[in-house]
Amino acid sequence: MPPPRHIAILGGGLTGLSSAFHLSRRFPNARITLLEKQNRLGGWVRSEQIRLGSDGDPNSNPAALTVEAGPRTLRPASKSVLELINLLHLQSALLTTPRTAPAARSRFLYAPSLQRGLTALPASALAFLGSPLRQVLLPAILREPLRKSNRPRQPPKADLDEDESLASFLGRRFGPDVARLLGSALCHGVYAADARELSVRAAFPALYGLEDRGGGSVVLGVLKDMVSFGKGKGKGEGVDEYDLGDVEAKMRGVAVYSFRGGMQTLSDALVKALEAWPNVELCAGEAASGIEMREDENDSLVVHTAARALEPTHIVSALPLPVLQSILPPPTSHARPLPHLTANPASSVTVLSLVFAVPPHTIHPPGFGYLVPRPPEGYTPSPSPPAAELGVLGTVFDSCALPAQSQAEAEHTKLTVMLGGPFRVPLPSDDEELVTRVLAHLKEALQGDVPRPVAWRVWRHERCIPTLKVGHVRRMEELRAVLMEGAESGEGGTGNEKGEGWRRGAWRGRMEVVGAGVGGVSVGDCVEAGRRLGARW
Ligand SMILES: C=Cc1c2[nH]c(c1C)Cc1[nH]c(c(CCC(=O)O)c1C)Cc1[nH]c(c(C)c1CCC(=O)O)Cc1[nH]c(c(C)c1C=C)C2
Repeated sequence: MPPPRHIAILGGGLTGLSSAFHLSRRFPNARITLLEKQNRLGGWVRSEQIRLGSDGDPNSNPAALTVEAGPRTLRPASKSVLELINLLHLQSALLTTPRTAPAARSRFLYAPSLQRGLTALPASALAFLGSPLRQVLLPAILREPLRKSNRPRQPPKADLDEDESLASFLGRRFGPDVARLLGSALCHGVYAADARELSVRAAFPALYGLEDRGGGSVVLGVLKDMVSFGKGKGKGEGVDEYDLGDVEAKMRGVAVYSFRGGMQTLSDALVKALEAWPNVELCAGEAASGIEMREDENDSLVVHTAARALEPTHIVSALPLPVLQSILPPPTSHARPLPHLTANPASSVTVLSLVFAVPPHTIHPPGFGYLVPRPPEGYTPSPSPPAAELGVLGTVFDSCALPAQSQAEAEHTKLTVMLGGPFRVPLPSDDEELVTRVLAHLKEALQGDVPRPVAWRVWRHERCIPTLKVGHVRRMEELRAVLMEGAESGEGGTGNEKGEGWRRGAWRGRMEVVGAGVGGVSVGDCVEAGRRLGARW
């Protein structure tokens, strides 16, 4: 396949920006056009400054606190992000939290069915013995290795293909209580989704792999990994070399990190670097409205926007999959339809950041925050417990997560309550009312009075995190197979089984589909996806 002369990147979130960055390094002679519907680039990564002190008092000193609409911290395990930090020279902007900090060690559940207030997730054997979770966890962990290997085997072509939901996986190995209490809480904290829908293979591949390594037992898999600690390969290692400079050394002993100015520092730095490259055109506020494949001898690709028609040699879609589906050539075209683009739903999350004019220890215990498991009665609204009524998924103790960035941050408490996902409880559209109801929830969860916040910010994110449903890995393999048909020979085939207009091999690997809905929803997954693009171009 001749190297790309012009690449159109659809979508200007983190995956699109990472794609543009890495492709422009890999193909320095190619023209790159990135199209983004919104007027700003960076997608769900969004940091905002809340100004305090502008309350009419002329002597008060306006101070800013950073709040995050989307992801707020990163873990050093993702080498592709460390590499970006090195290549974009962001070392001096790093804010790090050590593994010994409470945010890294103390986590809580809010499970009123277990006990009132918060339940600490035990961080040591001693804490485990005194924990109310012991009754659920101890027998489950002791019995698990004794259970026969019981992964459901599927025929090779079956839709589920040895996949199952996270709830089914945990239920099968550890019993239903662990699946509900811990599985659903984990699922809320990462995907804001129902653990009974989410694919364990796609969403928690490490967990899925433990069962394989333990010969059918997850606990034995963990023990085996502990024994061979250091001999295994880290994420992405051995596949590629990462240009890490001094960043890896800076991350020793670090649990989580972010940047001065928040997570948006990363996407802003990507934008700045891309703007400086003459071969890259960043078009915020210009959406791709259609993809066409011409019926000429090259099956030429055309990307339409409201203003123009681009004729790229290659396309990268970093759009949500249903959006890509809506702009693909019609089924009457000779471009083979792409399968499975609408298979996954996506969760909507309301994010409420609150700022209190008191130090954190007066409001909450030190720690990461708490997650709310699925209530025993399910997600349907009920008069009690209060969390279920409001659909709270969890709360992050932001003041503990990272070192304070300013005097104002040190003197205030920042926390973020996340609501929605599978609860689907109608929330008040009035922000004041939402805050009042969330304060009532916090009072109950934290078992203490919570003062009125001095500032807050609400984001209502519609369909922001895709739910990778059971069978996702196989479906994505099938999608990739259709896109790659004919790529080896460089020629399109003829005909198709069903007699529609499309031809096999028309795409010939000239379009790649990436993003949170394909290969993983974390910042690291999105950056890595952009990094791996174009390997076969
Ligand atoms: C907008 C809300 C989000 C919820 N999950 C995500 C977002 C953006 C995405 C996400 N959250 C986590 C991961 C795993 C990251 C990893 O490195 O493996 C992903 C992909 C873990 C996580 N969950 C919460 C925090 C603060 C973190 C650390 C990473 C981050 O800052 O996003 C808290 C949390 N997130 C959500 C809920 C409901 C919740 C509750 C306390 C949904």
